[in-house]
Amino acid sequence: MALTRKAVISRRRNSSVCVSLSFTMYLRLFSRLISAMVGPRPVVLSGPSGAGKSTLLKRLMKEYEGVFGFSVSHTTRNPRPGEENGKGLNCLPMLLGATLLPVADVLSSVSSVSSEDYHYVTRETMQEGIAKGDFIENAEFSGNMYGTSKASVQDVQAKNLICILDIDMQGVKNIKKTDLNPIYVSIQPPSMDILEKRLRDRQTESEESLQKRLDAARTDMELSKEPGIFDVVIVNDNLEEAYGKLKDVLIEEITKVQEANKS
Ligand SMILES: Nc1ncnc2c1ncn2[C@@H]1O[C@H](COP(=O)(O)OP(=O)(O)OP(=O)(O)O)[C@@H](O)[C@H]1O
Ligand SMILES: Nc1nc2c(ncn2[C@@H]2O[C@H](COP(=O)(O)O)[C@@H](O)[C@H]2O)c(=O)[nH]1
Repeated sequence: MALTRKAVISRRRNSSVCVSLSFTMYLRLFSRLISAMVGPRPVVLSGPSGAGKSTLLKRLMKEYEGVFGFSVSHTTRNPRPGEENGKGLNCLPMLLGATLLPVADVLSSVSSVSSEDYHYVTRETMQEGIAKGDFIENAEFSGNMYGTSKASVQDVQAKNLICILDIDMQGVKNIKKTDLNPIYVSIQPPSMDILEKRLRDRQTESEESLQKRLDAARTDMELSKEPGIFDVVIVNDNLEEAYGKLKDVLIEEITKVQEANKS
């Protein structure tokens, strides 16, 4: 049966709607496929020791479970109370099991314990690994060696999570020479005085280590002002505000992972 003019136009419209709909769907599918293949961009979190990187990171990983993965570094420094080899936060039983610690001390230790423990190794082991090319970057910080192994980043990326690297300024410079393409975030303290107070209150450093960290912090604070090193510099004065800013910077990558997790 011959179609009326109206019916022909309506069919054409419908088919063009179908074409544009399916084109949008294909585009969406394609971009999902690409981002699943490429994976989310890693995040480099840097800044002086005591600026609040771990504090912010813990909140982020708690709020966005299944979105972030921490690149567990290697270090030659000794574990702090509660830190475990290559494991996350697991300090409470050990601290409570320790003898005669007043409750206040236990609580303050818990809040200061890092959730991002290391692989604790000797200098020899670390040097061997570096010589074998196992590390993406490594640095000497406050009298100890630190390094990001290729395996630690690959482990996280294999799970399609946002890989977080908590590294010092030397590490940042070395990562810039690689093809990792992370988002570079610097967490800065409001002032040297406040940084010193935070580090002292944390009770994790000897006087010697504290002074070394403060020296490194001065250089770090200066360098963070240089344009082009970091995508964003966040001053961690008010914790809520700093956390809000950090989330704003990462929300695009967070959404990507959440979308990928849904499909
Ligand atoms: N906005 C803030 N206001 C007050 N205290 C804070 C704030 N942010 C972090 N702190 C405290 O400062 C101390 C240092 O923070 P944190 O351990 O997170 O620093 P960091 O940058 O991870 O240090 P490091 O590089 O040595 O691991 C901690 O005791 C933490 O509770
Ligand atoms: N270049 C690297 N720096 C690292 C790495 N892991 C940690 N760090 C930085 O070291 C200091 C001190 O850490 P702490 O745990 O002893 O307080 C801090 O600034 C970290 O960002 C690493 O693999 N490479």
